[in-house]
Amino acid sequence: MKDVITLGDAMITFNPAVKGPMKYVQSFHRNVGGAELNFAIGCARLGLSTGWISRLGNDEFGRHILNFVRGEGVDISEVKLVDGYPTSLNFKEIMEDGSGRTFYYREKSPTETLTVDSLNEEYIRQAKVLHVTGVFAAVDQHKNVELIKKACSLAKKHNVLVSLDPNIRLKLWSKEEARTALTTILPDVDVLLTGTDEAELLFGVTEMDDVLAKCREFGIRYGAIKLGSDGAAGFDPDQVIHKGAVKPRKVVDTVGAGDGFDAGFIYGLLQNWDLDKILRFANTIGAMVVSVSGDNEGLPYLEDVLVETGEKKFIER
Ligand SMILES: Nc1ncnc2c1ncn2[C@@H]1O[C@H](COP(=O)(O)OP(=O)(O)O)[C@@H](O)[C@H]1O
Ligand SMILES: O=C(O)C(=O)C[C@H](O)[C@H](O)COP(=O)(O)O
Repeated sequence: MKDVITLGDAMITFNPAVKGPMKYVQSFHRNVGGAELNFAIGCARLGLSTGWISRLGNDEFGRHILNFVRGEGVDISEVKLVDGYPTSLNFKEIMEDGSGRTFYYREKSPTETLTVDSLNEEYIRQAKVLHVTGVFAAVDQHKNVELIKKACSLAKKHNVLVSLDPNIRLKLWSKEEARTALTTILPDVDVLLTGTDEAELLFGVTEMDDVLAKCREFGIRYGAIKLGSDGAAGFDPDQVIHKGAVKPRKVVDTVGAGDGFDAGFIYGLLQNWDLDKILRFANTIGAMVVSVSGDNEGLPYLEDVLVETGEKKFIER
């Protein structure tokens, strides 16, 4: 039995050794990234039993990612290394203020070999939450959208909660393509974890009350709008709450904060915490992630979050 499962593409992420425009960066550190994978690692570090469905290239980078993910304690029984498809790459640019851009090399993704028929219904049935994102949908907007829809329909059939982070990457598809595809997934979604721009793109509205009304139309019961340094606004069937951000030690690299927030939100939901506590926990994780360089390196262990929120004493090791 898994608490959480997710499906998506992973990449070798090349983090620049120095800040500034990428065309002047001469060396990079080889790390691992990918929105769904970051989320899975975030959940595993919090102590959730987590599984990841994917395909990687049968190459050195694919083996490295597989070993890394296994080392993080994520179940990889639904991950295969496939011949003829290179493992995807992502080069990052990080500016002095911590903001950044990504440059993808993910055409012919190994996940092209992941088909509707390869989905393991039993694997989905035994989970509590299926988390999907718009990144995987965009990687192959025809096949993967069908795949996500199938995974969501299996989840619904077995009362598995479906969570969606639209994670809209306009380098991978247009606004119109993203809206059309993700709108077909929304009716199966129970939890929506989105940014303001993404909510506007999906629903054509930005005010929290309007977003909420749209979510209710789609039967979405829980969710949050992530507001960067302003924290997040969350909702459940009874209420809407805005919770201010937690002050990060330093903003070093903002990539991955949303995935970390998502992991924290889902963790809190699975503990049956009230919305206020869930948002505080998820905001704390987001603030911890932005203070570390790398997409998932800053994702905290449960104990680290509890020290940060003051619920646990720091023990020097
Ligand atoms: N500069 C920041 N200061 C404090 N918290 C932050 C900051 N940036 C992000 N966060 C936290 O991380 C969450 C996700 O970040 P955000 O940038 O909104 O999402 P995304 O990475 O999906 O664009 C925010 O809701 C907030 O809790
Ligand atoms: O998978 C992709 O396409 C990526 O861009 C990898 C990034 O690590 C995450 O997508 C970060 O996403 P945020 O948490 O929203 O900053």
